[in-house]
Amino acid sequence: MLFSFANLLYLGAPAFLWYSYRSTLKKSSVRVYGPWYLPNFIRGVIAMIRLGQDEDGFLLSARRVYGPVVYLPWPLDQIFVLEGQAIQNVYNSPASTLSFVPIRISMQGAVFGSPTNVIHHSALKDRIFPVHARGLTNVRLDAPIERFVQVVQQRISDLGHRIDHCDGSFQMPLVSWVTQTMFEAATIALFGEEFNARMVATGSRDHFNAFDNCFPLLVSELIPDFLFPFVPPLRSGIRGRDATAKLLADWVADGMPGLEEGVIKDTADIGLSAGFSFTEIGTLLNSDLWALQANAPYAAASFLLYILQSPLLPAIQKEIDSLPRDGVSENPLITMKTLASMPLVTSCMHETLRLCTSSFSIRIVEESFMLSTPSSHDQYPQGYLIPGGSRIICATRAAHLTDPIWGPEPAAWDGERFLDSKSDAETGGNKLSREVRGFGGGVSICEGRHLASAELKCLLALMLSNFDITPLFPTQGRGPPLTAEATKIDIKGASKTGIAPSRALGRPGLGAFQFDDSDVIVNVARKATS
Ligand code: HEM
Repeated sequence: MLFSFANLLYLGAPAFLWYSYRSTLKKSSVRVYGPWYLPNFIRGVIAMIRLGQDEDGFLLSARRVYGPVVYLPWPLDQIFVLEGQAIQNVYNSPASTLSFVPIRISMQGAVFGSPTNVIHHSALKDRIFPVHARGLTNVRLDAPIERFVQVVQQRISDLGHRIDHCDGSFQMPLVSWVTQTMFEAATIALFGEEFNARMVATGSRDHFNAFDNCFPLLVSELIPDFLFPFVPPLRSGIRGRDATAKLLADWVADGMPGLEEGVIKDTADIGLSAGFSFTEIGTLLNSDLWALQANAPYAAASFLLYILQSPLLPAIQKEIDSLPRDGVSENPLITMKTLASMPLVTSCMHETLRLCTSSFSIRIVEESFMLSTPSSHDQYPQGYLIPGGSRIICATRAAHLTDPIWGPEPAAWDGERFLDSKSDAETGGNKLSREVRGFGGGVSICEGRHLASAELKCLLALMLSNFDITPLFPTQGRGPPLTAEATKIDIKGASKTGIAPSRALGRPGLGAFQFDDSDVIVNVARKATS
């Protein structure tokens, strides 16, 4: 025999190595954003500006031009993952490959102002984080939801009286009413009546808003601390943050009056037992307050507006009417259990989260790995070698709008999309809902997702049980002059285009869309009894 097996190995090995090298090169070719003839840092600056100015335009064009994965050079210096299955693969990766805890810890310091001794204390990672995650699971939410329901019922009763004083119907800005009601009800749900009363008395909602407005700048970590006093939004934002943290610190020092139990008390108690000062605990609780209030009130307003303008409204009303009554007020009985029994409402909520959120889940790449992108179009590789030391961002918004599973009209709101009966047997509504990642995913998934979902459904059920609400027209906010385009929403089966407040710009990847003070005026009347 001319060629022995060993000869074959000798000749085959270099060919194999060359082939592997070529294919690795091909697979690792995460393309760099921007025109090839520009230096990387200019491409990075262009990406950063586009992302800040027009998040959707940027993400959709990046997905179209570069495929499922693209590298945005310094100053962002991040690899963006833009497709659902690849994002899920990131979420499924072990912490030894992709880590998140160091990011959470550093954000607690850089964004919420917790001092070094707190963020490096083992109590934060080993006790507070786990207690936090447990404290917001479904089984721990009965008491907070009961408090939430009481506040919403009170606000609904106040609104009913105003309607009665106005001859049976009344016009009001819906977003402002919803966000105000949600803010108050959720603060009382987690922090109790007394802390909410202190917030109201000190005008702390304004402090919260100032902090929330500077949040995108703070979280980007692009501006060094010593420049904060010279950048107006950062200056007032930090002042607002510190004022809220002080209010929290004083309340903890007074023994947390009005709060008997729950995740906030547990967090503060661990802080006290670890020897943190009241001020330090105030910085920790401020991150809870921010997470509680920065998303859910706005998502609730979008949720309500989509449903009010959808042809599904009568079916949704029927689902709500079939909830057991609470016996006292004739309102539906709202508990974690009854809220779980509304499949159409749940489907509408997933659809609202698909269209009205953008989340950036961040990971540090601890060691190089192959990110598989199996559902990628033929023109792109089926996997990318992601180098150790880099940072990955899962941009869920791009996947929510471009993945083929959403069909030919991905931007249209279809409230029935996640009903099992409506989806094909293979996907099933529930399975499809896992493709909605408005709460992020994997180790960094939103811990408040069960609470947030319950809040949204609760507000909807109580509003629709008491009022007939008709959206009339959008109003101008702080942003550029309102265009018809900015306030249009596409709703499946609706006879006309829906209206919505215009989305606030400059909050990429921060969760639920906010509205730049723009609103929608609605007519509210007491529910006609049949
Ligand atoms: C519709 C409302 C909400 C939306 C859209 C939302 C969205 C998000 C997103 C996108 C993240 C980051 C996920 C990631 O990095 O993968 C997050 C984290 C978090 N959210 Fe929410 N959220 C909502 C409501 C709430 C509420 C009511 C709470 C209650 C306190 C809450 C508590 C948290 C916490 C504690 C984290 C940090 C988890 C971590 O860092 O590991 N969220 N949320």
